[in-house]
Amino acid sequence: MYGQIVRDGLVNVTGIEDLGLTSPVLQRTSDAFFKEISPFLLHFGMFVPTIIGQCTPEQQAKWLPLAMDLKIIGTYAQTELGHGTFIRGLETTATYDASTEQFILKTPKLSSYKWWAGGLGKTANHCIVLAQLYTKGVCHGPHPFIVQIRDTETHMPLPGIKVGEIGPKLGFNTADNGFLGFEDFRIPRENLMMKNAQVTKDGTYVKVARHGKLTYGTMVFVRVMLVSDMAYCLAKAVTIAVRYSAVRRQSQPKPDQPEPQVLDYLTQQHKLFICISTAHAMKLTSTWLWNTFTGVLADMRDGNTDTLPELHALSSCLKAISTSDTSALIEQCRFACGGHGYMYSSNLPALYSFATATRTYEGDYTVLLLQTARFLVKSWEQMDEGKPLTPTLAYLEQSRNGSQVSWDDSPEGIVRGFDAVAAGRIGACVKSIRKHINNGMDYEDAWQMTTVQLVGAAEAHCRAVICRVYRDETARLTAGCSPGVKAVLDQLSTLYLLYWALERTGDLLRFSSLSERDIENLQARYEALLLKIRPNAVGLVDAFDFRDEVLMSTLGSYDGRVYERLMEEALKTPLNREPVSDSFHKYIKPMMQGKL
Ligand SMILES: CCCCC/C=C\C/C=C\C/C=C\C/C=C\C/C=C\C=C\C(=O)SCCNC(=O)CCNC(=O)[C@H](O)C(C)(C)COP(=O)(O)OP(=O)(O)OC[C@H]1O[C@@H](n2cnc3c(N)ncnc32)[C@H](O)[C@@H]1OP(=O)(O)O
Ligand SMILES: Cc1cc2nc3c(=O)[nH]c(=O)nc-3n(C[C@H](O)[C@H](O)[C@H](O)COP(=O)(O)OP(=O)(O)OC[C@H]3O[C@@H](n4cnc5c(N)ncnc54)[C@H](O)[C@@H]3O)c2cc1C
Repeated sequence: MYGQIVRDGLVNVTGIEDLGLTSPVLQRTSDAFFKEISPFLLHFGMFVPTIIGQCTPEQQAKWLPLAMDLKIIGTYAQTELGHGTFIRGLETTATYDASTEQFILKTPKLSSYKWWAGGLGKTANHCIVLAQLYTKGVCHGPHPFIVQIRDTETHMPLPGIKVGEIGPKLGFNTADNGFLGFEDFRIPRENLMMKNAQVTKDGTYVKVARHGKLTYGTMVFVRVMLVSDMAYCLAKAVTIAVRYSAVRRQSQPKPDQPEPQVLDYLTQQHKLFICISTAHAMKLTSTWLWNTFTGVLADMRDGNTDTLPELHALSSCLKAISTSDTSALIEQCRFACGGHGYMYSSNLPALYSFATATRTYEGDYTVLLLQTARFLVKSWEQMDEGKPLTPTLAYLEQSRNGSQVSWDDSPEGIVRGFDAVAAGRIGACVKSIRKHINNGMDYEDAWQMTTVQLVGAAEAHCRAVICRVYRDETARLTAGCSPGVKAVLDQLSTLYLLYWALERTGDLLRFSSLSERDIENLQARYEALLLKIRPNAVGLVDAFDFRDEVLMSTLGSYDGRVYERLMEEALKTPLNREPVSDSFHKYIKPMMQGKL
């Protein structure tokens, strides 16, 4: 299995090398080689980006050609057995020895072992290691080091290195996630990635970057990328589910009528059409986020880090919500396919196992929403002090006078309704924190007592951002479309707004003038819209344009030969090589004969 995956991975990455890492075609079709993950994903997904983001130009000149020419294979080892979220709590140490101009890497105890890095188990021979940097007896916090862990000729672990695979997981089982421990392992001073902080030969620590969190830059980059990855992943799942639902016929709602396509059931449309809309919403939002990200990078190149906090807040909540929505909606696609959706050959289980992992790695859902909440509360307090708000929080102004937003069920009105919900929920958090403080709590405890509400407020803010971006970008992009295309894309964006308005009626009742009659109208409009979208449903997923080799699904192939493909895959199962398994003779027959 591992050998096959590495072989496929090399075919894939040499394609990337030929056409360039940024080639979306190859980045996307890499999953035509794997049902799960390439063991080289971390090399390109984090090792290379970290060299670019955390190394000086001189260090890049040394390491980047080696990495891009695949002369070294890397990964990103930050998480430890004992710490993943709390990076400041990482236990691996890198202590500078001025007498030899080296850092000594140590794994003080079991919980300090690096754990999880993709490709670390058996593939990588180098890795980025996040370790607590000590020099002259002072700890300067976690810093990135580039470390060779295996001999590039023999691939044997170097002396002082303990490395291996962490074992089977829910998914990602072709990523050979590994563990790594150091026993007084020495690396040259120059292996500290010195773009944001340096250690001179005599051991003096020099802080370069103005912002203390630039070390975390790779995580921001990957979080931004993951939003786009989720749109892609969900688009594949809904392509499979809609095509299968067009082939599958089941039940007889009317006597003497043929069994209908299950896609004709309103409940099936309710399960699946929001998946089509969400894939579009996340794709458009990811492009908007990428443009925001590149703008902040440009600011930072000019020495201005003022826009970084908003980017961190946006990338945190959008990564959390896109991965959470995608995991839930891919499972919904699986549910919509009945028993055959549970077949590994449908590819829905693998898509789900990938998406649900993404809700955890690169920052746990709850933790990242709390990061966003931290920014939201700070922004509210700045608004109270009369300071300007950042662009994505402009809607807070409307809440300043505390008046309730009047409900308007036009698309723009619904977007304003979500702004009001976000503003109201942030305001409620601020009120809760202040109440706890007035009752004698310190700020940290008051914050902790409000965290359930803070997670909700961050989700509401993120939903408001997605709704606004989806609607605005759809309007912008369809301006030049034919009326027919514009009508269908407007239907999808309106469906997204109506779906979430119905999901959040409690919040809308609390923070807008929404009435029960308004809710009835929303429900009626939503159901009518499902019927309008039905004729275009298959065309809409065909428009995602996935080749069968990329979908790798018995249920979702373009030719619709579902039952034939299911049987073809079944017959390939090793258990079907012989009519009678030898377990019959070893165990079942003796048992039947009372001989066990
Ligand atoms: C083979 C073919 C493939 C080709 C592929 C090519 C390209 C593909 C590219 C990408 C593909 C996508 C995916 C593939 C890659 C990876 C997936 C697989 C592996 C996964 C890897 C990992 O999981 S790596 C480990 C990730 N770990 C985390 O995310 C840890 C999460 N924890 C944290 O971020 C922080 O610890 C914390 C922020 C949650 C809390 O830390 P703490 O010190 O307590 O911070 P505070 O809360 O006190 O905040 C301090 C201030 O710092 C600000 N801040 C925090 N983080 C950031 C940040 N990242 N950026 C900027 N600012 C930050 C925070 O706001 C506070 O500021 P204030 O004090 O001003 O409020
Ligand atoms: C498939 C996969 C691949 C991975 N690949 C890599 C890799 O290549 N490199 C790497 O370095 N790491 C990798 N990771 C590790 C990943 O980054 C961590 O698992 C992730 O950051 C979460 O940290 P944790 O596992 O320590 O969970 P924890 O942080 O321990 O979370 C456990 C629970 O505690 C809660 N919690 C934690 N902190 C707080 C808080 N402050 N407030 C409220 N609740 C809190 C969480 O919400 C969660 O419910 C990978 C993980 C997975 C699943």
